[in-house]
Amino acid sequence: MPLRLTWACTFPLPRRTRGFFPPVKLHYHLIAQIIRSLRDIFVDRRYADKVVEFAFKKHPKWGSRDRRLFAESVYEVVRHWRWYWHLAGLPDAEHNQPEAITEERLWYVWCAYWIMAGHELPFFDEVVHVRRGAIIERSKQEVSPAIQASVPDWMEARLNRELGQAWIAIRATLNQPAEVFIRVNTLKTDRRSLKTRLAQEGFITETIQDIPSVLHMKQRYHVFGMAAFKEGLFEVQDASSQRVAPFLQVEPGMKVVDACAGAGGKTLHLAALMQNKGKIIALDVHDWKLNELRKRAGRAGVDVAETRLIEGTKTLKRLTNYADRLLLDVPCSGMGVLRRNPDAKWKLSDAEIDRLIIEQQDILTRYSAIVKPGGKLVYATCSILPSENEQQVQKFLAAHGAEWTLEEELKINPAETGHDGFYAARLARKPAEPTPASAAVPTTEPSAE
Ligand SMILES: C[S@@+](CC[C@H](N)C(=O)[O-])C[C@H]1O[C@@H](n2cnc3c(N)ncnc32)[C@H](O)[C@@H]1O
Repeated sequence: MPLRLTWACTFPLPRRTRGFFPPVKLHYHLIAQIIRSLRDIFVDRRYADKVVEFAFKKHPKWGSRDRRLFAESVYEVVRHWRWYWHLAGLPDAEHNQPEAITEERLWYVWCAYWIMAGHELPFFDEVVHVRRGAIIERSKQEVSPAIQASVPDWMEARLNRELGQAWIAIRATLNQPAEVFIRVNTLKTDRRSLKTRLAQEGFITETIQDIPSVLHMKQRYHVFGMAAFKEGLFEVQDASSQRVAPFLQVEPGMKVVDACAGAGGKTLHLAALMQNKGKIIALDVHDWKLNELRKRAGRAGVDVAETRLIEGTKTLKRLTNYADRLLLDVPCSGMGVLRRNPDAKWKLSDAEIDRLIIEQQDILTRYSAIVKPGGKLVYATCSILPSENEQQVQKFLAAHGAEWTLEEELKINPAETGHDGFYAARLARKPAEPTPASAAVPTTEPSAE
């Protein structure tokens, strides 16, 4: 029977912000939940954000410090998993083999994290064999950059090949905890009013100069619990991501298709930029994501977005030559958002990225027909890999350069901005020749039938 003791110690804060923090009690059940959640992520291969959300729902009585301790511990261990596995004295070759990730080993990995965060180990049965000195000793030994920076070998090789020296700084940035940014919903408020309202409620935010829709949350608040969120005054969205919708150059009254809309982060932003005038058709291959989009649109007061599930080629064919603007926020490796989703490091593979590259080119090629002559599209990813970004655009232009031209590219380097890594390219379709063929361009609304 494991001892269930409560242990007073200080709270682990991210390296950059560590400083004075009042001691909190470390409950056995909280650490046991961290271990169970790590098992869910590494053995059952579940998404870290879903696992954390599930634990919060399971423990509604946790206060904000418990929630913070829990979430930070899970994310820090996931982020530096290979490193802590190594410090725990476990065989590196097994760090990502679900069958080798036993509960006993998960406790050891957590201990490595806890000790490296500057704490004493608690008196729990599971950790009595752990030797603090051995962990500290291992942390001083030289290991490969991939182990030290906690990335898989295949990823280290691919990123070195694709980015060269730039990868070193990006890798370090992507190992930092993500900060929280919100997008002001200009359909309901403006940045100054929201900033003032949040300050009155005790939430401190900062503006960012060149992105007019952003507020930076200065601390980790439970944003989804805020009244202003429930009233639809803002959405949580990284600063880089907020640069994509304006890049499409939409205007009120336009016909816009957001073809990989997901849960609609960018659809809602497009609607705000269009002042809720015109039409946005939001497509996706997953109905549950579109359901979420509809809920969010309701909260945000967005009336111009219509969702359509892509069930086959017909959905796309009906939209041929329809849109003034098309957003292709394609499925990607997510290599630019590892700060937010560090578990992706342990779930991705080289083969999966190669598969995504084929899918992205297919989407770009087939869906570009949705844009009417004279219209524009934006191809976007939250990746930093040239093979998913500029090389895709160049490949498309090599085949379709007679009809399309590249207007502008946006490359957001996380190491330079401190925000997520993003890529976007805006392409313009040649205007129609004044021939009878142009009469084929539909001027009426395409049916959803
Ligand atoms: C990067 S996510 C989109 C995120 C979304 N635009 C946002 O801002 O919240 C890519 C989306 O593409 C969708 N998807 C995958 N394959 C697709 C396809 N063949 N056609 C359209 N959407 C697809 C995925 O379901 C996913 O929701």
